[in-house]
Order: sequence, then structure tokens, then C-alpha cells
Amino acid sequence: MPDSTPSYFAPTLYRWRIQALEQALAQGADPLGVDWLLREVGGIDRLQLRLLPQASDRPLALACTLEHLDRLWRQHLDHHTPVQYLAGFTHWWRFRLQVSPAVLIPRPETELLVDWVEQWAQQQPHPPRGHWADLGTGSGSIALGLATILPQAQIHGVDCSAAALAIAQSNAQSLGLSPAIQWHHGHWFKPLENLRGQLQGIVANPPYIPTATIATLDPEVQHHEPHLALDGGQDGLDDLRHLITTAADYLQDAGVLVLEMMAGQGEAVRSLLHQQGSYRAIEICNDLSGLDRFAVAQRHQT
Ligand SMILES: C[S@@+](CC[C@H](N)C(=O)[O-])C[C@H]1O[C@@H](n2cnc3c(N)ncnc32)[C@H](O)[C@@H]1O
Repeated sequence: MPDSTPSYFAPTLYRWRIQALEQALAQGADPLGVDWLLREVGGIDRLQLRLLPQASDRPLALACTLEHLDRLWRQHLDHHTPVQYLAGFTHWWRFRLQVSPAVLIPRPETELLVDWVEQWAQQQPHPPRGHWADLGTGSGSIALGLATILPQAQIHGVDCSAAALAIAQSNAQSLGLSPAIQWHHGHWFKPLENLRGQLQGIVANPPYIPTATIATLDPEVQHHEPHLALDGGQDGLDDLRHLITTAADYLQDAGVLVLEMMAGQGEAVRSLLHQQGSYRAIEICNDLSGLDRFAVAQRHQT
């Protein structure tokens, strides 16, 4: 915890930043964490950070002591602990979310799934009022996004990790979104059996990394993020296969399925969706870097 909220002269902060960046380079750590800590924990805004080298001997207020930032930075360097776990939060979509090692740190590309649903909702003749599921909710990020953009819908967040669900529930409470979301503990569709054929939408960012690839990931991910959130089996597609096969039984006619995947899995996911036989309007969508990162499909009308 921060000891106090003191002020520092800009050159002192600048020297600390340069020293921290040099340590990151020397130890092969991610240097972006330095500015993340200064901004998110220290409360220095982007402009102040940019002007740090030119700033005169004017004191700048920090939201914590420099010693506190330095302690966090050393933990990051020594153990590769993601700065978001050290700080206990991250920013994602329109939210500040609590995170812990029980949950995956939500990634910016996952925001695109929520944006896609928002655009879909805007094209509907009436505000959607149906049941929506976020399968593998983790920190609750997608469910919270759905509750925001579909205020008349009933949102269900499912995870097989009780520790993750506790974080998701706490995030819903902090954001005042608890009444819109029901949380379910269990394996994918199992807790939603009473909603068979009734879901208007299913959104999921399941584990999709091939097991052997996990050992090649950055140490921040490999040693700190839950493998339950990462490991998609031998080809990475175990959970996507299960979700694509089973979602058709749970979606209502014309219900939508929105799935995140790993770049490069687009063609495999497209053929799984085609082979299933229950979907139309199948699309593989790119992220802002042009990589195939999510798939959407609509359940055939019977
Ligand atoms: C890649 S993380 C996604 C977390 C969050 N939705 C996000 O986008 O940041 C996958 C999540 O699926 C959960 N999960 C893994 N296997 C599951 C299963 N069999 N049933 C339900 N949830 C599962 C994990 O606990 C993890 O929270």
C-alpha cells in the first residue's frame, strides 16, 4: 500500500524512470511496465510523462511514494509478475477492473467482441431483451460489457473457477452492474441447462493456446496467468470445438455466437462452424492489426 501521497521534482521522477527502463533492458523484462506503473499507480498522466524530460524543478504530486513504485517494479523484474497483478487492477474497455492471479488479465483485442455485439444491437429493431451468456467469464469483463450495452437483456457469466467468479462478482458490484448479471459456477453450458434453445447470444473467449506453445510464452504469462485460462489442448481448439458443437443447442433461432481465437486459427474455426451444420452468416473477423482473432455466426432458423 502507498505510504503517503508526496510530491517529487520532475528530474527525480525522470531519473527513476530512466534507471527502471535500463534495468528492464538489462534483465530482458517488458519496459512498458515502467510507464504503466507511473501512470496507473503513480497517477502521472500521459502528458506529464511525456514532458518529464523537459520539466523544470517543479514538484509533481504522486499518488504513492516513489519507494512504493520501486518495490512494485523490483517484484516485476525479479519475478516477472505482471504489473496489473501487482497493482490489483487493469483498464479494459470502459472499465477499471480488479484482477488477481485467479483471472486472465483482459486483453484489448477482446474489447472487439463487445464492440461487435454493440454494433449488432444497434441494427436490431428493438433493444435486445433475451438471455446472453459469457462463457469463461474470468474477471467478468465480457459479461460486464454485455450488461452495459444490452441494458434490457439478462446476462449470464459462467466459469469453472470459483476464485475467478469471486473477482467477477466484485467487479460487477463496483460498477453497479450486479442486478443485470447472474453468475454460474460450472463447466461451459452445464449450469445453463434450463436455458437450452433460449439464448439470444453467446460470447466466449475460451482457452485456445496449444499446450506445447504455453512453454514458449512470455514469463509474465507462462508463470503467472492461470493455465486454466490459456490451455486449449493439443491443437488449441478443444474448447472452441466443444463450444461450437454445443452452442447450437443453446441458441434460439437466429441467435448469435461470438468467439475469440488465436491468430492463425481462423480457417480451422470457420470449418468447425460449417461442419456443425447449424450456423449461417459465418464470418472470421480481424483485429486492428489485421490478424484473424474472432469468429461470428448466426444459428439457422428452423
Ligand atoms: C481466456 S480466459 C477469458 C477470461 C475473460 N472472459 C476475458 O476475456 O478476459 C478463459 C476463461 O475460461 C475459464 N474456463 C476454462 N475452462 C472452463 C470450463 N471447462 N468451463 C467454464 N469455464 C472455463 C477459465 O477459468 C478462464 O476464466
